[in-house]
Amino acid sequence: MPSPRRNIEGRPLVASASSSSSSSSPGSPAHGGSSRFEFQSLLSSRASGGDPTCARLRVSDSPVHRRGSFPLAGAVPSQAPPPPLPEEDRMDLNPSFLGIALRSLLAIDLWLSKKLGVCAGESSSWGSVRPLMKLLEISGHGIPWLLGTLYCLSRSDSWAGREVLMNLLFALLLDLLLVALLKGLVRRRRPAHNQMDMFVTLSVDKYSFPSGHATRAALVSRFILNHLVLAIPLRVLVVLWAFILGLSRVMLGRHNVTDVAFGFFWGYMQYSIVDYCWLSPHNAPLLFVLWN
Ligand SMILES: CC(C)=CCC/C(C)=C/COP(=O)(O)O
Repeated sequence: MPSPRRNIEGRPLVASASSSSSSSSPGSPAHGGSSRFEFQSLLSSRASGGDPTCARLRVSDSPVHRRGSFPLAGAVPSQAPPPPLPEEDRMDLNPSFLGIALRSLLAIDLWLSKKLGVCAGESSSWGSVRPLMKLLEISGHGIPWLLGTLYCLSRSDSWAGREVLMNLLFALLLDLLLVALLKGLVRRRRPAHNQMDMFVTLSVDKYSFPSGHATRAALVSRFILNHLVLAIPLRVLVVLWAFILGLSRVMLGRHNVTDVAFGFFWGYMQYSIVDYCWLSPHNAPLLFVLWN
């Protein structure tokens, strides 16, 4: 004789099905053809203070949640629909709107990045432009910016100039640190079509989120626009440089679009940090004395 089916706590399921067991037939609920008893078992375990985790497992295991196993409405016309699930179980069973939106955004991101990666290799459709893109890459690299700033600092003979350059140096170092932290935290791989032939990289640069070039481009251009007196055409050129540098990261296949978009945002915000912590002979006198 087959042993009675038991719920997760070991109670015989037939106990909660007693009211309908006399009219059971193969395929009917009492024979396990539907999940009605499992819901009853779930509800009784809740009512008797059973472990809700066990109950949740029971719900997701039940045939109601397996495609095609829900009893046809016409087959059991007299039965009332099962009682609504408790709130937290409903949340478990339905994918969240945010999850779907994020997954869709990611899919669009990957698709668009692949489409835009037209200089990812010499044989790509815009492969002949690749050397120019790599030149742009160097224009936004950390090393030329750090060396250039240090050189200008060493040549600067005014306090005002030194103050600005000292803060630019601080901004560049802060950017390197925060981007390395973020890359190490997020660990998003570079696109599959990227060739890892970049000029001097750090170990975290095997990761792509966010784009270090994009953060630097946004940070430096905001810094320049705020602290250098430039004619309008030059100001436009600075913004264009930042934008084209960001675009070139995707065209080279180094990054996905979201890496660059977030990089621009992050670099822009980093300038606010630099501005807030602005170093001056008043709040960091030692730094300025030591440099002289
Ligand atoms: C070695 C130094 C000082 C900086 C590394 C600069 C670099 C290679 C950043 C990576 O940029 P992407 O994230 O845009 O590829």
